[in-house]
Amino acid sequence: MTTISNPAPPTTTNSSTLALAGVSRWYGNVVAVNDVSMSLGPGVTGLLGPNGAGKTTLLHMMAGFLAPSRGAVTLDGQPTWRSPAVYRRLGLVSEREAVHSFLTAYEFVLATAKLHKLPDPQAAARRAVDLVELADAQDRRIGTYSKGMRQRARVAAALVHDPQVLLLDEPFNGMDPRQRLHMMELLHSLGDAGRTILFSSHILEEVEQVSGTVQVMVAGRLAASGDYRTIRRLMTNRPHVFAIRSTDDRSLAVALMAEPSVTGVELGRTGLTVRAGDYGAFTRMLPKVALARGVRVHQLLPEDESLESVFSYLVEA
Ligand SMILES: Nc1ncnc2c1ncn2[C@@H]1O[C@H](COP(=O)(O)OP(=O)(O)OP(=O)(O)O)[C@@H](O)[C@H]1O
Repeated sequence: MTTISNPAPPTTTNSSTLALAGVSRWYGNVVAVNDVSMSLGPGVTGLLGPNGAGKTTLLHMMAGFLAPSRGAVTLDGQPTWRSPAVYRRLGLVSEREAVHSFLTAYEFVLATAKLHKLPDPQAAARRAVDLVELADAQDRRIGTYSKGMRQRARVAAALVHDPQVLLLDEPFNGMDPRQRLHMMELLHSLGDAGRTILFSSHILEEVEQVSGTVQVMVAGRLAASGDYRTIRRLMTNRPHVFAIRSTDDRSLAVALMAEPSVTGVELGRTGLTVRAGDYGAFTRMLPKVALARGVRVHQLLPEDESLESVFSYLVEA
């Protein structure tokens, strides 16, 4: 497993840490989650993995809806399973959850506020509806909402008791690009406000756009954890592709071909494309080789830094 320390969390007076220690969950013979340990603090984290990787099972254990078969999930040291005090500090927006279409968003969120036995459920419902920017539509029936608005109504219900931790299972599913953007902004603002936000996705560009910090699950196991660009960089045995521009591409190409860390060089009209097996060795070597040849490097860009390439590498591995 690849672990990279996360960037410093935003300063907050009331932040929470969700911790998993050796958590497994099986259904009969199916091992859905296998010995996962991680720690989540304030800010937005993406939980990435293909269908069936165990993301939903993991989120349900985090939220206290499902008991781990082994290991422990804790929120600030308290187990989430069978712990009403923890449920009050945690919200879950699950993937497939129908909402009564005859209710207005306000009524729906208010009902959840009452379930939580909040002292002023009306004020809490108004605040949550406001937070997801549904105030203008709050008195319309949910049946008349777009998919994105319905999803925001569900997020409002999950936020009505002002939880420190919000877990969302595939929150962008079925949304159009505008709705997606709106939801991404909402998650960012919740994370910036010091909440611990974890959202699952099987789509790489979604996670890439919302969060630089990822937990990658493959076949029930945590395959990588931390900043995705750093994860990518640490995978030294996979070829890295760089686009290079210099004062003399031809001369640099000849010099690079003699280097053991370089596995391929292409000379194009706009510069060089270089393949290297070891990111660190290559980036340390390049300036020395260029200097020895009297060549100045104008540009060095890693070409395959997308989460897609990280993910396919992990799945293949
Ligand atoms: N109630 C259950 N009974 C038996 N097997 C289950 C149950 N729930 C999940 N599984 C199995 O556990 C594994 C992980 O499923 P899970 O739904 O957690 O993955 P996921 O990453 O959320 O996938 P998806 O995005 O498709 O929902 C899968 O093999 C699934 O078939």
